[in-house]
Amino acid sequence: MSLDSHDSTGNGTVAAGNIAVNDPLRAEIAAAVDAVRDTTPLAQSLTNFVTINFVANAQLAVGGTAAMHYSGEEAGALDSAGASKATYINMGTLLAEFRTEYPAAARDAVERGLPWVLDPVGAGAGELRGEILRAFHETPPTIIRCNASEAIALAGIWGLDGADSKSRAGVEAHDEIDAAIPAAHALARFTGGVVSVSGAVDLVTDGECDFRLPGGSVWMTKITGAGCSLGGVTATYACVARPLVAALAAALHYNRAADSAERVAEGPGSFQVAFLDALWNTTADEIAQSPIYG
Ligand SMILES: Nc1ncnc2c1ncn2[C@@H]1O[C@H](COP(=O)(O)OP(=O)(O)O)[C@@H](O)[C@H]1O
Ligand SMILES: Cc1ncsc1CCOP(=O)(O)O
Ligand SMILES: [Mg+2]
Repeated sequence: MSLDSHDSTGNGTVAAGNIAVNDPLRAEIAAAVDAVRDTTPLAQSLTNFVTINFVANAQLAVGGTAAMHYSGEEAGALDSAGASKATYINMGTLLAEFRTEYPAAARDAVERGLPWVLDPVGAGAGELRGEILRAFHETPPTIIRCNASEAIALAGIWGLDGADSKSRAGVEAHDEIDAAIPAAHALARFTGGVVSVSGAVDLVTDGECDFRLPGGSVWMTKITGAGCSLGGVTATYACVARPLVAALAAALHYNRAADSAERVAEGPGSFQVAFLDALWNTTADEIAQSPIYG
């Protein structure tokens, strides 16, 4: 079912060429998809109360394992036991104690050399959110998974280039990915990691190379947690692949699953169910042979 009669959204732009069918990056992406399904890795999550269940279900549906909590101490225990191979931190719903717990979880990951993924939901809104995001400047994430508004706001909070006065705080994207490119580059260069900016066309960048990923479904904007769960699944992939490959595999897996779900959905409820099924059923080859404009 199409949403066209209800909604109009930006399309983003796709430049440059689709990378070759036999590009080694595609083989790495397929290997990451297989590795998650073969090894069921655990990425621990400190994520918001609205979408915590959907994040866990999406991690399971791609083949990973889920464990949710809100404790720096628990993060250290899971890391030191070797149980969790990556950490996901999502800023959606904050409590006062997260002021110390979230930076502690990030610090533990960095000190142990484990990847961590940040979803700076609502960056730019509120003192507590700003304080915690500023603290992450000392222990930067391996991958930032965000929408365009959040990329621009986070660059501003960290005093990097690319901050833009057009940015508006909130949990939904208002800026197209093109407006967020300077911020995404600045964030990737500062962290030495990867930035994955979602939208109608997704952008994944390591600060040097940009990859644009078209496709997916506008129904993704009509269920809560599409972005949050993409962050969790990005962490799942970070358990088995280098950051660039993890971010690409997760975003492409999402786009192909959303394409499939849209073909059978009759509304947001059936779309969400079909999307989880499609995460499970989409093949490694379908994901790795997606359009990747780089
Ligand atoms: N207009 C759209 N068309 C197709 N896919 C979209 C669209 N908007 C977002 N998505 C997809 O939805 C997922 C979540 O992205 P987004 O909605 O930007 O995150 P957030 O909920 O954090 O703002 C991503 O997989 C993205 O590709
Ligand atoms: C609605 C809402 N409010 C606080 S967190 C949250 C979920 C945001 O989820 P997403 O960014 O994935 O749409
Ligand atoms: Mg979001």
